Amino acid sequence: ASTGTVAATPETGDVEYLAPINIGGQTMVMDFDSGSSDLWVFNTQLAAASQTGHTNFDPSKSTTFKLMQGASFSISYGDGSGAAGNVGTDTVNIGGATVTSQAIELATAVSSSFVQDTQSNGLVGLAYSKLNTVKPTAQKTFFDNAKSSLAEPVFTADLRHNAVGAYTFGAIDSTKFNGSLSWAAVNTTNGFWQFSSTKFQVGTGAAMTVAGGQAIADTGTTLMLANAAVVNAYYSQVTGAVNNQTVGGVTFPCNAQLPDLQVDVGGNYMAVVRGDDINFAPVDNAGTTCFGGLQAISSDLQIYGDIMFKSQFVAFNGGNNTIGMAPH
Ligand SMILES: Cc1ccc(-c2noc([C@H]3C[C@@H](O)CN3)n2)cc1F
Repeated sequence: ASTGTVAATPETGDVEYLAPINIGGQTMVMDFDSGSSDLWVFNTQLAAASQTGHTNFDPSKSTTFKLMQGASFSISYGDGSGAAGNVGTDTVNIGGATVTSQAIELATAVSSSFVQDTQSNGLVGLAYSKLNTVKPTAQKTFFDNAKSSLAEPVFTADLRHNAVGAYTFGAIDSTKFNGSLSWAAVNTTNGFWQFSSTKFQVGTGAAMTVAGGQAIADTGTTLMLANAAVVNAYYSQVTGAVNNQTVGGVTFPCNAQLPDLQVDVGGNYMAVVRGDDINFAPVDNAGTTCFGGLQAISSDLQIYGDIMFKSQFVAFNGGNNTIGMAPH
């Protein structure tokens, strides 16, 4: 039974968290995404202009790579970016946890935002395999393939503000969080790490309820996207907060005092998201106006991204479909 741990390094401004994987002997620094289920890479099939600045997987240099005849993929992400191409299999090793025949999706086209993001050379999807986009036959995620050989059928995300954290497969390192994990049931219907989240509290204020609230834990989303009523209640407590259509969300003075936000996870645990982490980044050169890490989403499904992960250590249990959290 194996385990694997890799460093999770934030891009500047905590925009995304990158970690190295080994594919057929080649190291690729990747964006780990618990909100999607495709493992795709920049590679030598891409147009030269798209390859520029990236590490490009070269299937011809891997003695274990096999093309998957007739298979293709096409994926689009929440922000409208995407990638498409063909598929093969190869050995993937992430920090010591190894899968010998992992579907590797080789992009032949990627959207401009991926080309510009030269720190990332692809994505490792860690949601449920039902979301995998390979046709004609959906492929399993690395975690799904690795699960049975891991010491425990879990992976964890220990993401930090402007500091190196870790992704671990097969073990839960209890030195990385305070107290004990609180576990919640995962609703796997949509293929996400989805749980009930209906109760909220802004600072020491009154508790509020969003009937039927659900949320997903999504390491690939930078911010925290919650119900508009919650977001409005939160920023009503922040002097100078305005909904700034020009920049596309709520901004506030960078020296604002930001309250903590508590959100419930599965009905029994109130996860505290630190107010400091809700100050995401300045929008002006003078650094006087800052963009909120908490923003509204109109869909019923809230997306708890990296802003939450910076306050909460998260364990994803694929054995019993539960999600565990504890402050760190
Ligand atoms: C340039 C770029 C664009 C998007 C993403 C991206 N990765 O994960 C996600 C979220 C949204 C949902 O689709 C699944 N998880 N978004 C990464 C990028 F590097």
